[in-house]
Amino acid sequence: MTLNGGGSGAGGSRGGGQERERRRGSTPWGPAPPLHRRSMPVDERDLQAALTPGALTAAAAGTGTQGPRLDWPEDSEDSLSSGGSDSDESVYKVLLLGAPGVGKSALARIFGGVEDGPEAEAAGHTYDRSIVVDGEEASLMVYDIWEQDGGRWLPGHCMAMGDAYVIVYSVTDKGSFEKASELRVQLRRARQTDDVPIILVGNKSDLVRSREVSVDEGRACAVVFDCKFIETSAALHHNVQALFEGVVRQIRLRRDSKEANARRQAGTRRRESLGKKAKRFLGRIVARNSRKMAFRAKSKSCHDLSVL
Ligand SMILES: Nc1nc2c(ncn2[C@@H]2O[C@H](COP(=O)(O)OP(=O)(O)OP(=O)(O)O)[C@@H](O)[C@H]2O)c(=O)[nH]1
Repeated sequence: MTLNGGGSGAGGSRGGGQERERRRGSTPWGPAPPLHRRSMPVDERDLQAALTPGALTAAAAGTGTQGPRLDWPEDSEDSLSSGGSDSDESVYKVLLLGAPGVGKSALARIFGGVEDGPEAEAAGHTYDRSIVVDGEEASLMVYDIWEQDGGRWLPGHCMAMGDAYVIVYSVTDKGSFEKASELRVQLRRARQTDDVPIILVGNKSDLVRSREVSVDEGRACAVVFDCKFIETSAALHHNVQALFEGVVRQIRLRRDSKEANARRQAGTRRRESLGKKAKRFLGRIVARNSRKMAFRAKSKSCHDLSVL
């Protein structure tokens, strides 16, 4: 659970006290800000609460479980533009999935601002934090509960409760990369009708010499499985901020396009002439024919977490 001193693969040793002393990498997010985590460790009540529609929204609205907003560090463009106090009150639930030892907890803890040590042990598996992205505040609840506590958390529950999913593999472990594809398939089955954002994360990019999965393989996988892609190093805190900001952007983009579609459909239903209907039909045929082009465009954009 702690950041190792390098050289360990995805299945690397997990969380001894000595390793904690050897935590590597700088902490460019600055000193850990005051945390406002929800009740931890996670227990059955937390999961039930998460599965109850609106429960987390209520929490965000000030039932005492959510603390003050945390900004990104000084040098972050977004924290500088953090004038936005017109915040969205909803809390986005983000699930971390992936094979054991790939660095899910390490990423979650960086997000939560939890330092290694006794605090990390006590922190449990959920982290909530408000961040300012593109001048607008967003509250995220990050769940690091996948196959935790002896598999007590049923995969079905995990797959049902997220507003976004971060599927992590280790670039030093091909097996974890294959597992990530499996998880993507499972997720697609579980959320067939939902357009939930999924971000494929190749973690441990600092372990250059023991790399087993190339950037191109990661990107190709993301294109095939229709998700976004980023490589991170929890050890170096590299791209972790970009990852969680990207999660927020992906959620917002879908929310906005859903709203725009609903508005368009409402307007279209009222006014659509026969001619327009025909045009729409032809448009669909053209779209089908240009799948190849779309595939190419996607492979260009899958690493850009600020576009759909
Ligand atoms: N070098 C390096 N080590 C990392 C990185 N991220 C995590 N680790 C190490 O990998 C090991 C596993 O990390 P965890 O965060 O516990 O992985 P996990 O996916 O939460 O594992 P489970 O709790 O078993 O599911 C620990 O020794 C971490 O220190 C990274 O980016 N680079």
